[in-house]
Amino acid sequence: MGRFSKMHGLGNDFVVIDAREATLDMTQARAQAIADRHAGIGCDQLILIGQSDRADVSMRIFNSDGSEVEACGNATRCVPLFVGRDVLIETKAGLLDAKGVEGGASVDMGQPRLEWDAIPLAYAMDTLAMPVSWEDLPAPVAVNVGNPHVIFFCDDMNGVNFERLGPMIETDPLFPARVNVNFAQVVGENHIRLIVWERGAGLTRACGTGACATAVAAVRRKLVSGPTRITLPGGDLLIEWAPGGSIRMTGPATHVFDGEADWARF
Ligand SMILES: N[C@@H](CCC[C@H](N)C(=O)O)C(=O)O
Repeated sequence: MGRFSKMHGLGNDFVVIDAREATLDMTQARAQAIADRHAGIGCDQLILIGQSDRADVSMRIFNSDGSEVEACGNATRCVPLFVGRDVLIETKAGLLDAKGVEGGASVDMGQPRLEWDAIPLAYAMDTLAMPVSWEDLPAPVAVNVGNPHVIFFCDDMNGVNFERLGPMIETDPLFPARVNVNFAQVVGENHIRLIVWERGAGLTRACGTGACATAVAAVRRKLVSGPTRITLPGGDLLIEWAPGGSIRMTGPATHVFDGEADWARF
C-alpha cells in the first residue's frame, strides 16, 4: 500500500505521492490509470515528490493522459504545504524556489523563453504576434515558462468554443511538443480573465503556468503595466514580471485529504 495526498490549487487538482523513501515505477499507463476520474483516484495531474541532489526535493509531473511534463504552477504552490516548509524544488524546467504564505505559496517561476525554437514551434516566426489564426482568433503570442503556451487575447471570450478550439490547437503540427492553449481577455487595469485548455488534461479550473505565460504575453503586448491579477474559473492568481526578470506567482494551495492506495493495482 502507498500513501497519497489529494491537493489542489484553485481547483486544479492533484494526487501527490511521496516517493522520497519508497521508489515507485511510474509509467504513462499507470499515471493515466491513477488520474482516471472513473476507474482511478482522479486528478488533473499526478505529482511525484522525490529526493534531489540539487534541491530540497524533486517534483515529477504527469498529465491525466499520462504524459510527463516539465512544469505545473499550481502543483508547485502545493509543495511547501505538502513538505511542511519552504522548499527549493528540482523540476524538468529547472530549480524553483517556493515559499509558503498565508493560505498558499509564492514561487519564483524562473525566466520565460520567448524564441520560436524554445517554445517550441515547428518553424521560425515572430512569437509576439504569430502570423497564424484559428477561426476568429488571430495573431496569438507564444511563451515557454518551462512548458509551452500559446495565448489568444480575445475582445469577448463569451462566444469562444474552448472545447472545440482547445484540442484542435493543442495538437496542431505547428507545436511539435503540443501546447497549452490560453484564452484571455483584459477585463480591467492589470486584470485579465483566463480560460486554459491544458495539454494532456483539457479544460481545468486553473493553470498556474498559463497565468504566468499570459501575464508575460500581456506585458510584452503592453496590455498591462504592473503586477497582474489573473482570474481563472477557480479563482485569482497574482503574477509579477518585468522584461529580463523572473516570474513571481502568488496564490492559494489547498490540502484536501490523505489516502492510501495499492499502486500495484494500477
Ligand atoms: N496545471 C498546470 C500545468 C500542468 C502541465 C500542462 N498541462 C502541460 O502539459 O504543460 C499548471 O498549473 O501550471
